[in-house]
Amino acid sequence: PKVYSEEEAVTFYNNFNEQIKVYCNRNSLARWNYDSNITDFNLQRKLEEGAAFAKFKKDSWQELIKYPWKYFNDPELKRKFKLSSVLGTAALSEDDFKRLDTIISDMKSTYSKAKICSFQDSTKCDLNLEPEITELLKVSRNHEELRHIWIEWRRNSGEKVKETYKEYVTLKNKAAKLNDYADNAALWLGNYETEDFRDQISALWVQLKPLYQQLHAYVRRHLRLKYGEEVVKAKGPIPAHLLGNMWAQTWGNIVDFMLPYPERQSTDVTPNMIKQGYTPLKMFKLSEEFFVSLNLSAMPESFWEKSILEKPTDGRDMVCHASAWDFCDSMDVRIKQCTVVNQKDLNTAHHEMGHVQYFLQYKHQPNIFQRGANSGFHEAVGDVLALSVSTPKHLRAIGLLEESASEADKDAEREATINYLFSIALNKIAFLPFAYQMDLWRWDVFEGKTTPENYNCHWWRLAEQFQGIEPPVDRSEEDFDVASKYHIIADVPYIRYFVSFVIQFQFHKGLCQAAGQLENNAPLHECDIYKSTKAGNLLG
Ligand SMILES: C=C(C[SeH])C(=O)N1CCC[C@H]1C(=O)O
Ligand SMILES: [Zn+2]
Repeated sequence: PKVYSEEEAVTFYNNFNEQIKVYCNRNSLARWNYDSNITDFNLQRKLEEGAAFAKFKKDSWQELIKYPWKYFNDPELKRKFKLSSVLGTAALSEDDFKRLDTIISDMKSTYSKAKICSFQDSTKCDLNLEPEITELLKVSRNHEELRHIWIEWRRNSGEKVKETYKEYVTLKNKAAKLNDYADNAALWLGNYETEDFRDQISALWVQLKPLYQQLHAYVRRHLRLKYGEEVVKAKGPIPAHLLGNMWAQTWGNIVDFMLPYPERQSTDVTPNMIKQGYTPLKMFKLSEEFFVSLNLSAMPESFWEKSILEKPTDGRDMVCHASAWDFCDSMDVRIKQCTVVNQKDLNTAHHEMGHVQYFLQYKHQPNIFQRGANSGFHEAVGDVLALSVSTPKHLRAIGLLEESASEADKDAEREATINYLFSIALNKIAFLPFAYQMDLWRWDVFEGKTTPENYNCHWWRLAEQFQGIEPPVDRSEEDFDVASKYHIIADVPYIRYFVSFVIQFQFHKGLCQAAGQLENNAPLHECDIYKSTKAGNLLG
């Protein structure tokens, strides 16, 4: 058979790269249209473009593997071929591919359309996860209302996709095997290109667990003080519905009744955001301005024209879960977020803008290199900026926090700082076990260690072992609680966030050093890299 030379490989690959950009653009547009407006027409268009994209990738792959890329001299050409030789789900037959795309679309549709009835008014049954249910979980301090919401959301989301999910697992593993991986867990872990990746994550958790346990104990005590000893036991797991979040993954929403120094200023700037007339658009403009202050890229005009920055009021069904989009043409980048004016969504806006900044910074790369160094990197960029934005110093600088009168008083300053660090811990430390167990469960499922009849039991065993939480009512295998979380039904891996929540502090420290903010033992928690072009240069 003909041996293809490295020169011919260059020509082949450049042509492939030009073509894949076109298919990728068409596919992204069809996916955007479906996620922004869930209709049968948009589903059919999405399936068609997805099938065309998969067919193109599979046909190109037949050609690509004829090149002896393992023996190429040029490392960049070799890596392009190596990464492109993993076909992913496009390796499936046309029928299987379409079936898998349909299954995931249907699960996303079920999740996005799910509604529950109000606890206060059982005739009001139009509460969506975003914004109504999320807001209720943030503000309600009625543990029976919280239990109602917790149960009803799971009954209308996870439970409905139990059968479909089994077929999803089968098809994902079938695709993985067609790519010479043992199962989809191995394929997903390939993203980190690190042999002992799972051991490294396990070692990180062992390191961080003691801090989590201290936070867990403190929070449990204050929940017991708030809700009483009938509702919250002095020892053991925390009831999952009391932590201010549907999945107990971040606990920042319950900080108000457990601040270490309650008489000190809290750094929840939501009231000031509302008082100052913040809009979703202003939140994203604020984030853009931070990136620009680092000498990084501003958003293209089309970003502001084409993004969806708040939930449309035309009653359409759409995927509200925040996301950032790259349309593969080195121009069109967007965010879709059903933004509410509050501090949590201001952080999420920075998170999503971090994805878009990454898109803009690598837009000149070949398509195959337009991805994070690993997926954790992509998730970390925006959060790094949010760490600076969240500091009392920065919030005061942008007028979202009043100058604290007690500035002069050293003790008051120290106590306010403890409050700030505690609120960061509620969002960043509390999150770690949840992020870990999300893919521990899926790795076990894809590897066949957990079978469908044990799906829910295994999830709750992990939730008790890692998060140290328990359901407010008994659960059975009729329930399917893990699928009440977007990423499970939307086919999005999750260990990326565990990686991100660790490396974002390492990035923050490095950028703070570059910004000269750590001189004379200045504490990391007061660092704000705003306007530091040195930090921006490092980040870019
Ligand atoms: C904001 C996004 C889109 Se990439 C997200 O899914 N995040 C951001 C942090 C954790 C995770 C979640 O919401 O579960
Ligand atoms: Zn993200």
